[in-house]
Amino acid sequence: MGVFSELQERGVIYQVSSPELERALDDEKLSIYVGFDPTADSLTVGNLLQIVTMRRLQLYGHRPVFVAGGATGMIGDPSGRSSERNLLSEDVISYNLACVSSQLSRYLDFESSDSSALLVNNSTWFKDMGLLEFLRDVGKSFSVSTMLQRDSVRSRLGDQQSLSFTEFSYMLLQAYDFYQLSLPPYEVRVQFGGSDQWGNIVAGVDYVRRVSGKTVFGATTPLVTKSDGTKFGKSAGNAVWLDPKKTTPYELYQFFIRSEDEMVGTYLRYFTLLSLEEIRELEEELKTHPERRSAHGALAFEVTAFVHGREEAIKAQRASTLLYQGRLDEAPKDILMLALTEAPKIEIAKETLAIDPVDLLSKTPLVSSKSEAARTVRQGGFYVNDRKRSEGEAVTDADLIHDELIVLRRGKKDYCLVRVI
Ligand SMILES: N[C@@H](Cc1ccc(O)cc1)C(=O)O
Repeated sequence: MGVFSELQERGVIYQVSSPELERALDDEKLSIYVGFDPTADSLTVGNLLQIVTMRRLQLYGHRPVFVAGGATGMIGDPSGRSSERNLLSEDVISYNLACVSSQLSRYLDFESSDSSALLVNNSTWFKDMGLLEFLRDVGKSFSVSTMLQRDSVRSRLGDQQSLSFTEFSYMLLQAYDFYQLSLPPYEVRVQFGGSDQWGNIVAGVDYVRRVSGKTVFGATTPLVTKSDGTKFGKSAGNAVWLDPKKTTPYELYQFFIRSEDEMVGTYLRYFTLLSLEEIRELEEELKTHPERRSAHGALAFEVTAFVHGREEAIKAQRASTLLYQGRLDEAPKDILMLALTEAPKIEIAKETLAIDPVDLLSKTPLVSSKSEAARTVRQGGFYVNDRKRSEGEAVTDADLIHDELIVLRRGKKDYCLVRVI
């Protein structure tokens, strides 16, 4: 199967600038670019589809070029945004740029000779360009009436939302990037982006044709959503980051393992390098043995391994499996701590032991009163180190695991970690 058909079967192609793109991708080895603006100090799972798609193209022998938007980040892309952005300070942008660039350089192969990835900052060509030169050489090729028809502009003007001249100009910068990248030494022929980038990408395709007569291509990927069409990539209202200091590998793993059943196949096709055949088998198993959660496990594992490496993925998988099976008492300490990342933690003094189960439970945020604690224990919903603990059976030194920890659980999955000091 050619790479284009594979991308189509995976559902990764939303729009293309020309049907010729298929032949070009199948018959030639091309340089292909995607750009990221340094709007934050880390990329998010929202950027993952672009990154994995680049990796896929690289595996077929194409050369990925990542553009870090040192210049475009100073302006702010209005695409897909309903209101004007606040400008970021230059210090923040250069800090973010360093973070994002170092992240990007981890996901692809930058070493193999032919299809080695490349990372370019678009300040390279903008930093010495003067305003008059820009307006004369670039601006002259753009028709305001065409620009006004782009979705990114129309939606803003239609909503009576303001759109500054600064953001209105963004499209020209991205189009000019495509032109610069089409020249040696890059010789880029294709730009990928999310569906909100369509206007900017087409502006670039048109601009390159106008200035140099060359045909370059653009393609967009669909918006990734949840099954109800709402935004994907938030966990408890927070962004899911690719930086392990902001979202740990375990949290990333948990985010994906909690994917909705209806979406798991789609996410496997989008975000993993598993073959379509393997994915079909996982989808089949999801139907026949949903309780095994194999498809979810594979998705979480593959994404975590892609972003953070296999070792982290294996640890996250072990922790998650032990948590799911209610067997944390058997886990090594680092895995136990990982599995309880999201659980509340309390400390009690060693002298408190032995302690009555109801007294211990009522010290935790798992219950809000002593009577609730008593009821929970009486009804058999209280577990110490994943074993049921009944009324009157005191918690003692003998319950310590790893010398200082006790794992409490209420019901099926509400944990609290106790450190005995
Ligand atoms: N405009 C893109 C980022 C980008 C920047 C420069 C480019 O040349 C291409 C893409 C975004 O906001 O996601």
